[in-house]
Amino acid sequence: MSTWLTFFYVGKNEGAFSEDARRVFIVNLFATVGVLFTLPLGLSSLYEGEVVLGVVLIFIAFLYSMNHIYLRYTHNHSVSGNFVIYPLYILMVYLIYTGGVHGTGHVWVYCLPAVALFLHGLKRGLIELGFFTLALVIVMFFMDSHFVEPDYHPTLKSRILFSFLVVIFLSAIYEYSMSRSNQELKETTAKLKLVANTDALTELLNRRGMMQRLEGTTYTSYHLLLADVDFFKRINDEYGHDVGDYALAELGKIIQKPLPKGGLASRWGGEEFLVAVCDCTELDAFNLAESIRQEVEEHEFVYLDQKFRMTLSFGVATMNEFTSLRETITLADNRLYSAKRAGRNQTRKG
Ligand SMILES: Nc1nc2c(ncn2[C@@H]2O[C@H](COP(=O)(O)OP(=O)(O)OP(=O)(O)O)[C@@H](O)[C@H]2O)c(=O)[nH]1
Repeated sequence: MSTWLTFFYVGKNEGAFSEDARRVFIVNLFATVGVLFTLPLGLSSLYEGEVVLGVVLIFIAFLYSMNHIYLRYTHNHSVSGNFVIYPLYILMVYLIYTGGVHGTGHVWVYCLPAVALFLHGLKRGLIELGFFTLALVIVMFFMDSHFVEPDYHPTLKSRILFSFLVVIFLSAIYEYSMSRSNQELKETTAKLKLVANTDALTELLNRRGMMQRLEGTTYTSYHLLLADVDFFKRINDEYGHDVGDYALAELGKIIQKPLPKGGLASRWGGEEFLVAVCDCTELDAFNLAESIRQEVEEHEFVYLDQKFRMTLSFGVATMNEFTSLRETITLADNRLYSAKRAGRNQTRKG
């Protein structure tokens, strides 16, 4: 990442495409642009003898610089956003009232809607802009602001007000369409993640989903139950592939049903299922495998006019601080195949 990007992400670049990182980036960008404008304008105001305006602008530049430091240490973009927008509202009212440098203060007011709507969203942003517009009307029409000076044409005030309202309207439409498309993007991403991690036939986690969950778990100890359907090829050969598919989907439901809280079930491969349970002893895990095995053994599978039975073999292994995930899977696999060799329809543990 280039240096200037790192500066705006304030080190929060690990998830550069996350909403948080994007907000940190933009708040920091607003603050930096703020410094780049207020500091030179403040210095030039001081130079031209506009002491109060100069001090105000330099103070805001200082505030925005501090904001960058605050953001760098906390990454709290919402508090930081307030530090950007509220001084900006006050500065704008001040500029409208005093006229700023040579009476040009009002030209800066048009940057407010975009910043307010981005930082505080459509609803809160519009409410705040409503209050600001009210302040604008009071300052321009009911106070002795610089607009009383004869240099201004009387229509200027109403033109400023209407053009400001138009900018609010256009910025609100833009913000609305942006937030809609962001929302849709988030929903689509969530759906895609779900599809990528789910087995379409059984609706259990697929291998990738299971690995992600196991690798991301905070538990240091859990038990793996690896199950394989006995002689599944015969089901396909005898009743056809559709019946085989139905049987796998049914098995998924039977396996999922008795899982304790926090338990995970996945379709690990063709006719293999991997279950993970935690917060229990190895004996509990063994008993769970046995109860699923018996449930399957007693279950009659019915598909149209076909009726048949199936059995499962299980290998159970425990993952703890001495074994890695991969080693535990291999261990469960070895035990599963020793259950197969011993005659199938049984559970093996260590
Ligand atoms: N219908 C269906 N069959 C599948 C699916 N995935 C794998 N299979 C079948 O599962 C069968 C697995 O056969 P094998 O590995 O020989 O094992 P088995 O017949 O179950 O015998 P053992 O495991 O030794 O007890 C193969 O016939 C695969 O075609 C699937 O998604 N649907």
